[in-house]
Amino acid sequence: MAASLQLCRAKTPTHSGFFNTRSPSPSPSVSSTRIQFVASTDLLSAIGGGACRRRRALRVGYQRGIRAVLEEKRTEEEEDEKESFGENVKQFTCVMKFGGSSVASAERMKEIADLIQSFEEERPVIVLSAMGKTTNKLLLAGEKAVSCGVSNAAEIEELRFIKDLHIRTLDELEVDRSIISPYLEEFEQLLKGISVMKELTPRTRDYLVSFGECMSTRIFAAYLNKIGIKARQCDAFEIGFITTDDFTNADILEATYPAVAKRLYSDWVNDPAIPIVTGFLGKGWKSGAITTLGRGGSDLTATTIGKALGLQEIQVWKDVDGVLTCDPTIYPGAEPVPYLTFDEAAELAYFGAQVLHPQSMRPAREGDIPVRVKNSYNPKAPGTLITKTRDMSKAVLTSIVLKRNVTMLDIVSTRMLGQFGFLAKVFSIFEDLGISVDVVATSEVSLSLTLDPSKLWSRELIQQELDHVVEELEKIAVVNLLQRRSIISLIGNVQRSSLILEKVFHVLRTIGVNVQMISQGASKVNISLIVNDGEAEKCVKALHQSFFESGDLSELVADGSFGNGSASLLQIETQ
Ligand SMILES: Nc1ncnc2c1ncn2[C@@H]1O[C@H](COP(=O)(O)OP(=O)(O)O)[C@@H](O)[C@H]1O
Ligand SMILES: N[C@@H](CC(=O)OP(=O)(O)O)C(=O)O
Repeated sequence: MAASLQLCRAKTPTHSGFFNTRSPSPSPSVSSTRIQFVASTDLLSAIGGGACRRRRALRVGYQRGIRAVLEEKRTEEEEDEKESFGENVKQFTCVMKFGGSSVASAERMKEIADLIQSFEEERPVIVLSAMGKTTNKLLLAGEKAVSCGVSNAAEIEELRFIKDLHIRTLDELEVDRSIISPYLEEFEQLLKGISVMKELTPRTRDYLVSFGECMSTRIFAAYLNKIGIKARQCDAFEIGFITTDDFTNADILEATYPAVAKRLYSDWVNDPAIPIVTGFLGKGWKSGAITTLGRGGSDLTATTIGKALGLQEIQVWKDVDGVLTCDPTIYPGAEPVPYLTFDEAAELAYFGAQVLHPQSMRPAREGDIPVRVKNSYNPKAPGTLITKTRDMSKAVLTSIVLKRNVTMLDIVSTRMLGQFGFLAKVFSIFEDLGISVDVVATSEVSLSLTLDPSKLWSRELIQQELDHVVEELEKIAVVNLLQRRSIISLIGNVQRSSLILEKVFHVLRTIGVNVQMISQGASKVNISLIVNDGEAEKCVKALHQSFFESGDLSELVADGSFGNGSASLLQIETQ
C-alpha cells in the first residue's frame, strides 16, 4: 500500500476588480503547480525490517529525512498560504458602513451607489443598516403583536409601513420584488406567531429585527448588480460573526475575526464581488440563533470587519458632518470635531453620544485602524478622523455629551471609619445583580455612583430591580436613591482639568445650576458632572457656548447676554 502525501503550492488565475483592473494576488486554494511526495510504506518497512545498525541508521535517517522534508514543505506551504491569504485580504482596502438614514429610500440608495463608485481606488466591504427607522418599526410591530390578537396581526400599522417602504424602494430601483418577498411573508407570519404566543422573548426580538438588515442588503446588492457593479449580499450570521448568546446585546467573540476574514477572502477568490454585509447581526455560539449587537450595532460590525481584514480605513457614513461638539438635536450650533483618539471616541460613545456604538472603537483600537466618520448627505465635508493618538497640545475640550434619565445612589457606610472591604462589598452587590455602574465618586465611608439606565444598553432598569439593589445595599449602608439625573460628560484633554473645571463652574454658577457629583475618569479624557435632568440641556448649551463659540462666557455676561440667575436661563432657553 502506498501512503501518498500531497503538498500544494499556490498559483491562481488573476481576477479583475469591480472598478479597475487591479488583480488580487495568487490564492492558495486554486493550484496549478502541485508538488507530490509519494512515500511507499513497502519501502519503509523493507528498510526498517533489517537488524543491522547500518540499516537501522539508514532507516532512521531516511524517516527523519522524509519527516524533515515534509515538515519543511508543510511550513513552506503554511507560509505561502499565510502570505497570499494576507495579500488577498488586502485586496479590500476599506470598509464603508452606511447607517439607516443613508439607505432610507431608493433615492438614497442610488446616491450611495454613486458614492461607492466615486471611490475608484477603493475595494470596499460595505456594511448596511436597516432602511431608515425600520428597526424601530419592527420592534413596535412585535410589541403590538403581543397584545393585538391573531386576527389583527396582519393589520398592524408598522407591518404595512415596512412592506410599503421596501416594495416601493424595489420598484423605484427597478429591482425584482421576489428578492425580498419571502422576508415580508415571513415577517407577517412571525407577527402572527407572536400574537398567538402573546410574548416577545429577547431571542424572538432579535430574529424579528434581523429582517431589517436582511432586506436592505438584499435590495442594495441587487441594485448594484443591476447597474453593473458586481456585488454579493452576505448575512453576518452566515459569514462568521460569532457572538455570545446575550440576545439584544450580544458581544462579538474572538473567533469571529479569522472566520470572517477567511470567508470574505474565499468568496472573493471564488467570485470577486463587493460584499454587502448586514450590520448589527451575529450568530449566538451556543444557540446558533440570530443575535443583535445592541442598538446602533452596525458600527461595531464595520470595525470588526476592519480589524478582521486589517484594512487601511474604516468609514462610518452618517447623516451629520462627523462627530460633533455636542448632540445637534440638543444644540444646533454643534460643530464637527476634526480629530479624535480612540479613547475619546469610546468615552463619548459610552457616555451616550448616539453617533457611535459604545463598543465599536474596541476592534479599531486593537487593530490600530483609523476610523473616519463622514456625512453621506455631504461627502465633501472632511468628517472626523479617529486614530490612536493625536496632537493634544492645543486641545482643551473636544465634545460635550449628555446622558439623561440616570439613577444616582448615595451610599454611606454604617460601619466605623477605617473599616476595609466596604467598596468591595458594594461592588459585589452590583456584580451579583448584573447592573453596570457608570460614574463613581468615593470617600472612605461614602460612595456616590450612577447606574446605566439601559442596563448594558438593552433594557430599562426596572423599578423592581432598583428596589432590590437598595434592599441589598441597606444591609451595609444608608442609601439614598436619586432618580431623573443626567450625566454631562466633558470629553477632552484632562491634562487641562483645572482650566476646564474653572470654566465649567463659572458657567454653571452663572446659570444657577448646582453640580451634584463630579468625577474625573481614569481614562484621562473625561470629566463627568451630575445634574438634575430638568437642568441638563441648558447646561450643555451654556457650556457649548463657553467652550466652543467665539464669545467667552465672561464676555457674554459682561454684555448682558447671560445676565445672572433666571435672566441668563431665559436667554439660553430662547436661543
Ligand atoms: N456628538 C455627536 N456628534 C454627532 N452626532 C450626534 C452626536 N450626539 C448625538 N448625535 C446624533 O447621532 C446621529 C447619527 O447617529 P445614527 O443615527 O446612529 O447614525 P446612522 O443611523 O446613520 O448610523 C446624528 O443624526 C445626531 O443626531
Ligand atoms: N438598524 C439597527 C443597527 C444600526 O446600526 O442602525 P444605525 O446604523 O441606523 O444606527 C438599529 O437601528 O439599531
